[in-house]
Amino acid sequence: MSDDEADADLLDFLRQHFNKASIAPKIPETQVLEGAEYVYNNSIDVALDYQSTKQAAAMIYEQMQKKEYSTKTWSSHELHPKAKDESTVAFIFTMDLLNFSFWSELDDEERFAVEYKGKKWTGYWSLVAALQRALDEDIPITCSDFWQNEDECTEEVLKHVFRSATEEQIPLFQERMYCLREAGQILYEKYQCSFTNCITAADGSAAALVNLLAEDFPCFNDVVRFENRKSVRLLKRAQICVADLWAAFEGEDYGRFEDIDKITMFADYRIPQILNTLGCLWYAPTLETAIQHKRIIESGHSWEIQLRGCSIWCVELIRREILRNHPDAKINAILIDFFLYDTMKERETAGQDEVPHHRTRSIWY
Ligand SMILES: Nc1nc2c(c(CN[C@H]3C=C[C@H](O)[C@@H]3O)cn2[C@@H]2O[C@H](COP(=O)(O)O)[C@@H](O)[C@H]2O)c(=O)[nH]1
Repeated sequence: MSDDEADADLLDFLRQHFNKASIAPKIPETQVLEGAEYVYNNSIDVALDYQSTKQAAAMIYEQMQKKEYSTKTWSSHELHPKAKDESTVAFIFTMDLLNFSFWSELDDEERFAVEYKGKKWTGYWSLVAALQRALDEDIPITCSDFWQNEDECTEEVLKHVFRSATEEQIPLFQERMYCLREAGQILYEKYQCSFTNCITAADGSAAALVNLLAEDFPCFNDVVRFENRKSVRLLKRAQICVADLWAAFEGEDYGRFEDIDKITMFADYRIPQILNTLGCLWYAPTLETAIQHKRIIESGHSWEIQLRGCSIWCVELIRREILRNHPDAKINAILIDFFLYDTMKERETAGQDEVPHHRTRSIWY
């Protein structure tokens, strides 16, 4: 074959190949893991310890097996909805619209708490309890039409929904009210007033649903600028919303996603805390001191982004280590994350939360 004929063959192949590429269906990606790896590779105040991460992976796998950790664990929590229907879809969307920033400067007796079913619930569980209590009182708190109706859904009604059993009110009340109003307006304008239509639009892709939440609902668009160099998508509440659907519906119906394993750990303030306790995450002395002294770290500060990005990357390494040793394990970053969160809460209840979590006040987590 002459050089010209070879060139013609190559051109023909490339033309065919690129044409195919241009019509190939776009596979949705969230870019969260890429962003987390970038932050990890450029962090100077937060580092991972590989030995502890490997040991943590072994402990986590062994404990998750022992506790038979699975999607079923989600519904087993006393306050989580059990019905496998649209009411649970609406509940999860409402919950994850507001699933942020419950930490308090006050001690357990004085911090914001919701009284429900004879118990005082704090933290994340205070939110779930407040929503369940409102539904018991026939307040349609999970209905987006209600959020938009400022005659019915008044500030007073919402203050009643989130009323506290202590002197302290729910943090960021105004921001939470705004999240509901804004999401109600967007659901009305684009999704015929129902979050189930967002799930349908994502067409079975977890990544597509995460991207849809981030692109259409500003309060889910958890994106940071790392050291003025790179925009990093962390998307904590968008991801946990998809993960809660997947867990609540045990991977079926409204929780069926072909690419659920693309969801990463949810970059909040609890998982960095437990990873630090396990020796996986290490802090520079100045950051260590700031956290130990419970100093506020501003939203968007490099320390905060390093804590969040390195935690996502650390859980990814734990996931890879578990699957390297147990290729058939039914485990992903979601279940590891859920396990770590629940473990942190158990340690806190047992008074073992010696290392404080970092304190950033924002609507992102
Ligand atoms: N990474 C991660 N963050 C999580 C959760 C959960 C609850 N998930 C439930 C569902 C299945 C699991 O089994 C859990 O039972 C809440 N959070 C976040 O923590 C913070 C609240 O902390 P505290 O104030 O101490 O309650 C706040 O940012 C909240 O958004 C999780 O699972 N993973």
